Amino acid sequence: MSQSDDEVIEVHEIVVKRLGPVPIIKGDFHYLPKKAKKFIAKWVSIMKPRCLYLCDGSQSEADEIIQKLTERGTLTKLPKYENCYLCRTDPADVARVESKTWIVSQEMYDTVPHLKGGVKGIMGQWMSPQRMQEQMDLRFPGCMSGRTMFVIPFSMGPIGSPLSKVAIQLTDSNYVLLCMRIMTRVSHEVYDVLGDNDFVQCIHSVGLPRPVQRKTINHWPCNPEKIMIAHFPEERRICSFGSGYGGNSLLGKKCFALRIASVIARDEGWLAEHMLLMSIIEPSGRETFVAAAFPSACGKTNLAMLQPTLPGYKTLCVGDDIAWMRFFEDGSLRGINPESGFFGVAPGTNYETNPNAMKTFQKNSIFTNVAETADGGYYWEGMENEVDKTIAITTWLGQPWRIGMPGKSSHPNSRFTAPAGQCPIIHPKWEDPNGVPVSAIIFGGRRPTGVPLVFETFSWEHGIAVGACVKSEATAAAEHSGKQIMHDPMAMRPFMGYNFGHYLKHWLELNRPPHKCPKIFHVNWFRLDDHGEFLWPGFGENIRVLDWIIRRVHGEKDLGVENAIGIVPRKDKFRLDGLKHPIDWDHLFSLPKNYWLDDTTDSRHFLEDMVGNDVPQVIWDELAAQEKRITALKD
Ligand SMILES: Nc1nc2c(ncn2[C@@H]2O[C@H](COP(=O)(O)OP(=O)(O)OP(=O)(O)O)[C@@H](O)[C@H]2O)c(=O)[nH]1
Ligand SMILES: O=C([O-])CC(=O)C(=O)O
Ligand SMILES: [Mn+2]
Repeated sequence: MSQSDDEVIEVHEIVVKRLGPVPIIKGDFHYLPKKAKKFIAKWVSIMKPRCLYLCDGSQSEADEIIQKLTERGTLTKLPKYENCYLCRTDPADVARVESKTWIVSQEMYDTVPHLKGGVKGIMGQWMSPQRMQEQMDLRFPGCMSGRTMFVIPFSMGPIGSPLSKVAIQLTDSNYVLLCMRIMTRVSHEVYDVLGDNDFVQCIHSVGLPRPVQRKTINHWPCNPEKIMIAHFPEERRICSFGSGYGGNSLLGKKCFALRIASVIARDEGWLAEHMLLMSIIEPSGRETFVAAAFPSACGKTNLAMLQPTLPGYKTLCVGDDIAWMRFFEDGSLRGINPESGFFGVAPGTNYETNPNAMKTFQKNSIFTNVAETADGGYYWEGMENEVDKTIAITTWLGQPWRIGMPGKSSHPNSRFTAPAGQCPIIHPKWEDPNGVPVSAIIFGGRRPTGVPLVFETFSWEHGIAVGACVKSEATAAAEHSGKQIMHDPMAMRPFMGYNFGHYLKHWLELNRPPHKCPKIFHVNWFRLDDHGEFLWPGFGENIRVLDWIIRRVHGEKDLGVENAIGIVPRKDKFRLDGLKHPIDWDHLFSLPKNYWLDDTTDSRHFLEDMVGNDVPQVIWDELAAQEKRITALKD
């Protein structure tokens, strides 16, 4: 570090003045880099915690916090497994709150596109720095009163990798500290990487200073009425208030790795995306990596941990939610998983659908808002065949319950938090500082009607247009409800850090020498038959779709046929052998003309209304060409 002695003394004085009488109950402040000290001191003076706890990522730290939280009742030990805990939140704090999530920038159109007059935008919410300051002033001063402030140094991506970024999170939530330790790399070494450089500043408070003004439920302090998740991309800062729920409080995840990182990525020429990363190894031994973007609760974790049903195939997981990708000098696109854990949807996960996830969270994991069995295990919808059917269960709301009774045992957005390294199929290179080479990009969503199982787009530009038109049935990952089909372009709608039109332009501009742009595909596991049953068995059988995709990537001839929306598989070139039940291929791949005419019109209106003049012309051209192809379809 290149601090002169004078500077050190000066910083120390500021810090001492600002910290005032706040005791440091763990860690040595003196060894922190200057900018870290200033940052901490500033927020101590605003939030006024009772004491400071400098985290180092050690095991003893985790043991201490877990002991405290189990004594207090925030965590319940699940003795059926090793070092696993159940957490029930306040039932008012269970999902991301998109309506209270803001991006703050000087210039509005840096953040949101030019909307058509009178429409309410859904591609991010903007607030001016002045107004946000007023909102912050109503919340943050004194908000940690009577609480401990944890200082968490963390790295997104392997510590020291050129693709990684470091940050510091301040929080008054023990639960957040425990989950951050799983989801990110928390370590004192982050300070060495940091040196005198800037870092992403993450400030989080549950927003309930002591003495509390609101009754705490389940020993879960929060302040739902005042939730506010503010992002300042220009300052590389995040201020989150009022919620302890993962997507709102584990700031390394959506807030940093997507919203702030997408802005950094634009500035530095790379991509921060809501994508899983995985590899497929064919019986020949050939390995191919793919990235896939599906909206929240649409199957990323399941695909990333796929257990192939086709003999001789193997898949390995690099990441299940976020990918940071960059073109290297040789033209290849390489990606890392910036996270170090999985924050996965629990309901629907079982040894049939996702055995690898089940094996991952048998130890050192936290389960949030799931149910508990009388023998000290977890339980959720989808586990009916994996526990004794008569066992007594306590629901996520603390009510006695048994399988077969009305109501649900677990919240639909209940989650497991588990270390990625424990996944039995984690890729040996998942922490490779240079990432893995990405040969295909796959978009998808939950589309009950009209959309075929898989198609390949005609070009990078067409693929981006298809990505911009991604839609999906609403899920429980945010506050939306019902079965409405929502636009979720590039699966990034809730996670955009800047103007979506500029984002599309950024993607389009990546198609330049020496970049070798991967092929882009679209998949849909969720098409329904006339009785409302899935037409495609999904899960492990999705290997058949991946198999077709990678053979296309490697240029195998005559695998597909062109139609109006892309290239679909030839039935005789698609592995259908050995499927347990016959499938209705014609329905699975049909392109109902009226459906697609409506769909294209709907997509066009969406882009006109929500992105307006910011939509690059190339995207309009792609849509127009697609409309023409669909119009030419036979009725
Ligand atoms: N029918 C069907 N359902 C699936 C398939 N894959 C996943 N699901 C279900 O979709 C839900 C969400 O799956 P996840 O894999 O957790 O989704 P995700 O995209 O990782 O979700 P986030 O963590 O919110 O980003 C679960 O209930 C799964 O059981 C599939 O191939 N077919
Ligand atoms: O961020 C969250 O709360 C969970 C998640 O992965 C998503 O919603 O995509
Ligand atoms: Mn996600």
